[in-house]
Amino acid sequence: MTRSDKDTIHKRTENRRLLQRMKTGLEVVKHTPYKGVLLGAYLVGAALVWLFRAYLFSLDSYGMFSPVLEAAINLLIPLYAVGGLLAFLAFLGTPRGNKAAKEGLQKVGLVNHAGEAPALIAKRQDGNNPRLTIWEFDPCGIPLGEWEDKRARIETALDITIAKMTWAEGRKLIRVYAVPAKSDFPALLPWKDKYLTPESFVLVLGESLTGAVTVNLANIPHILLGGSTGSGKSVLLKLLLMQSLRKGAEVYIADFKGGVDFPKVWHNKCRICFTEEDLLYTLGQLVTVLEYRKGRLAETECKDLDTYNEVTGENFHRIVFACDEVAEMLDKTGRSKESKEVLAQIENKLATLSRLGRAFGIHLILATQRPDANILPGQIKNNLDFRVCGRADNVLSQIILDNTNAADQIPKDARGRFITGDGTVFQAYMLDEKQL
Ligand SMILES: Nc1ncnc2c1ncn2[C@@H]1O[C@H](COP(=O)(O)OP(=O)(O)OP(=O)(O)O)[C@@H](O)[C@H]1O
Repeated sequence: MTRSDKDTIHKRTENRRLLQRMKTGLEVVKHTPYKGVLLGAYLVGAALVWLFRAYLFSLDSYGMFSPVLEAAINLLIPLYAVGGLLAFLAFLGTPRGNKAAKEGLQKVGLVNHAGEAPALIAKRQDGNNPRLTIWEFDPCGIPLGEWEDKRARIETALDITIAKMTWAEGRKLIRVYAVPAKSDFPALLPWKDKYLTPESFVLVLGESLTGAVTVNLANIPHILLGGSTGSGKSVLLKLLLMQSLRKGAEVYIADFKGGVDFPKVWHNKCRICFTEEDLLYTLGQLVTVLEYRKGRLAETECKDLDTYNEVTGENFHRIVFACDEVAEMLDKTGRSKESKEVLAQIENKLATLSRLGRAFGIHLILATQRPDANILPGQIKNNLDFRVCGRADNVLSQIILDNTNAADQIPKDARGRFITGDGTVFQAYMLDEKQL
């Protein structure tokens, strides 16, 4: 069975379940124990009435009722049993807190033009991640964007912390994945080697409420990290570089602070550029490597580095270039004419690598804390597809994630807490450099 067959079957089953839920008001959820007790009591009661029906109708032994009335009374018990059972099933199917959820959402202003709040259709534990509860809503015409805008208010109304919100069932439902408001991220998640992924070239960043946050550089080649000072950018950058080294990549680093940011332990494993001239030379070499690989891939008709290595049996390593303060590095303010010329060339080479690096296994991981919109040229920034932002003001949040409010989700005192471009908040693993 192909994957698409499985997807189709899964979709059909989901559609059937949804249809059934909508028709009967039933919910495919774990029933709470008190509902089970009530159902049991009802069934026992109904069975007793049925067993003793002869006694109950002995009243008619004196022929007091007409045959029609007697038949009607005889029918009454099975009707009562079936009707009651249906009512019970409908009752079981209504998620607990349905009314409270609706009222809560109404109070925080998540309503459509008619003033209606979304209706909670189902609430269940996430099969893939038992920490999460999935709340399924009929959105009542309220678009997902509005839910995102009112995320904090929805959290207050439902007393939850939201991990993510998505459309489901072809935009018929909105699914809210959440944990109880009391639970939160751990303040510290020490890195362990067992977190290293076996897949080339998937790097792990940390843990969100829905699971590990990863990036596959084979698909999304470059990363932009942002965050104000002390937010944890450098630690996260080093975490990614450490994994790149472990996976056999060549790592190049620009560090103009004379090795303050990258102590000795890194010098043995990476090529560090301490000056602008050195950096320009190194980037020039990387562009030459890129051109060479381009020629080899064209000759062998391979679409990317992995295919080339597989087909030829060669082992072109992935190359990662990193800079912890790229905006500072490229800032031309107050520079001499010659220095500006060197920076322009550096910028130019970075732009080439960012544009063409993916297919040839050359990746950029750039970090910045500066909220200056124009420092990072658009032709570089636009190619840095995987964006991550830590604690930041609205300006930096806008620069990194193109969303002024995204970084508001990071508490001001959080360290190593980040949000990705798709709105996933995560706690980054804390790397101890001794683990390098
Ligand atoms: N993942 C993490 N988990 C917990 N604490 C962290 C994490 N990352 C960083 N920290 C804490 O935050 C401090 C600052 O981290 P880091 O130096 O990476 O910040 P930064 O954003 O690079 O700041 P700056 O730009 O000023 O160097 C670290 O010394 C550490 O105590």
